[in-house]
Amino acid sequence: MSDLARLHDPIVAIATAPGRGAVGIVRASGRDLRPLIDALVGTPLKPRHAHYGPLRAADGSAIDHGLALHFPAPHSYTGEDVLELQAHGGPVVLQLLLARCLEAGASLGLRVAEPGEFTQRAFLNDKLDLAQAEAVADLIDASTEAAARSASRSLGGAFSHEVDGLAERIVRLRMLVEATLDFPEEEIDFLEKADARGQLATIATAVQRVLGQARQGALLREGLRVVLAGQPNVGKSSLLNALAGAELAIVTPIAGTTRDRVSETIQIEGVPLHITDTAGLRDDSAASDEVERIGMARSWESIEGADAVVFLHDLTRLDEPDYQAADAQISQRLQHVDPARLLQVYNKADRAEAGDREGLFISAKTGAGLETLRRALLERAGWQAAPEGVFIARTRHVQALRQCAEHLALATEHAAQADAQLDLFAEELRLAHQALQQITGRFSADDLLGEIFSRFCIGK
Ligand SMILES: Nc1nc2c(c(=O)[nH]1)N(C=O)[C@@H](CNc1ccc(C(=O)N[C@@H](CCC(=O)O)C(=O)O)cc1)CN2
Ligand SMILES: Nc1nc2c(ncn2[C@@H]2O[C@H](COP(=O)(O)OP(=O)(O)OP(=O)(O)O)[C@@H](O)[C@H]2O)c(=O)[nH]1
Ligand SMILES: [Mg+2]
Repeated sequence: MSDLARLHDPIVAIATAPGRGAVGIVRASGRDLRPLIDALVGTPLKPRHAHYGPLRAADGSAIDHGLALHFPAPHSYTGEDVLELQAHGGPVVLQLLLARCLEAGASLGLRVAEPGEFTQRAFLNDKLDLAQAEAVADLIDASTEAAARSASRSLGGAFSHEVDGLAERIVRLRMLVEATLDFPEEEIDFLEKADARGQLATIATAVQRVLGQARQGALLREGLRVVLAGQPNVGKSSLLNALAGAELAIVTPIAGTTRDRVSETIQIEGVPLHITDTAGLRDDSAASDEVERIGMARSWESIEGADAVVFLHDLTRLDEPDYQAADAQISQRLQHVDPARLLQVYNKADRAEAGDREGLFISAKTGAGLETLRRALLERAGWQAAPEGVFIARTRHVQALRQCAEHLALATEHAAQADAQLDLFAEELRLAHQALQQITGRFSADDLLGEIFSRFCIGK
């Protein structure tokens, strides 16, 4: 999509999920799609009204009977002319329609759309801002109801509205500051007169509030990677199964049952938790074979990439010296894991007493303590909000808000100095403003845009 000319080609794609569906849509967008309508439908279409009839092949025969919809520019999803052919959803029918469109649109330069290209056009034609365009993809990819609802909220502009509100307040302050810069003799009391410091503090507080919301939104979108780790036979696979409510991993009394990672995504309060059960850890020299060694290496790899690590212990074996030594060894290797990411969990509490130990006590067998574990995992992830009112966000947005907050903090520092330099103050405000604009795409590098849209599914 780097080629600018390609931005103006008409495009077409199958807009529904591949495979069999009752109904499927082929959608085209371009400056003027009348030749396409003539060729496939044969009669002019009343704008935004469904028209039922044959969708024709080149020889005039019907490929299918379906609905045709014309959204004349600019009142369409992309802001260009849009034609939708709603046909029966079989993959062959839809491929035939797509091929027919390409044939009929050849003189227009019609080509197959790249992933995200329809939504990219909606962005370029100011139908959506960047955060809303991202929410389109997040809505389609949402894995929980809470994620879908919050993506819908972002698509509706809830997040953009917050960001625009912050930007507007910064702009007003910037205008004041920059006007004063032209009159050096007034600089000194500007900060007092306009209560610039007070305004700045209010804005900084508001940025923190939106940052908190965006963090929750990013958590909803990205979920939390949780790894179950520990010695063989402590009940890791049993715990995965208990959390997932399904027999996903093999459980046996034999130590070393799990040889490779098994992952499953579950949800707690709508937050996706990507849980990985791993091969039991023991001394490399104790490994029975190459398979076990590779399995353990993968366990460690998962631990490195995890947001939270459940270090699982067997409550019935805590007094055994061999067991203690092996646990101590694992603890040693887990030392570089941020303690905030580590949960000490004792399993098989149905068969032994907790004593005065600290940690979480559970039974994968009876389900005791699992609710507390679920809540502990959410807490570890920093989940606070009830999903109502949360809008979806991405790590990218969280980072931009952090940048904004940092520049506001620097501006505050400048303003606090006795001989405050207004130009430095102004510069930090400009950078804070720019960070916010990255979220809505009013100030974004082309490569960032390309990166965002290329991750869409085809036809979006
Ligand atoms: N059949 C179909 N269903 C769909 C879509 C689609 O493209 N086709 N959408 C695709 O994602 C979503 C709906 N999004 C849409 C967004 C704007 C417009 C549109 O025509 N906008 C005009 C008019 C607005 C109005 O009348 O208020 C405009 O913005 O000017 C259409 C669909 C979900 N459902
Ligand atoms: N009593 C009791 N037994 C349990 C509990 N959890 C697991 N077990 C038993 O402990 C044994 C080992 O369980 P697994 O889930 O296979 O243990 P693992 O940690 O996955 O073991 P590896 O895959 O070998 O590393 C099985 O016999 C389970 O039935 C529990 O909470 N209580
Ligand atoms: Mg196992």
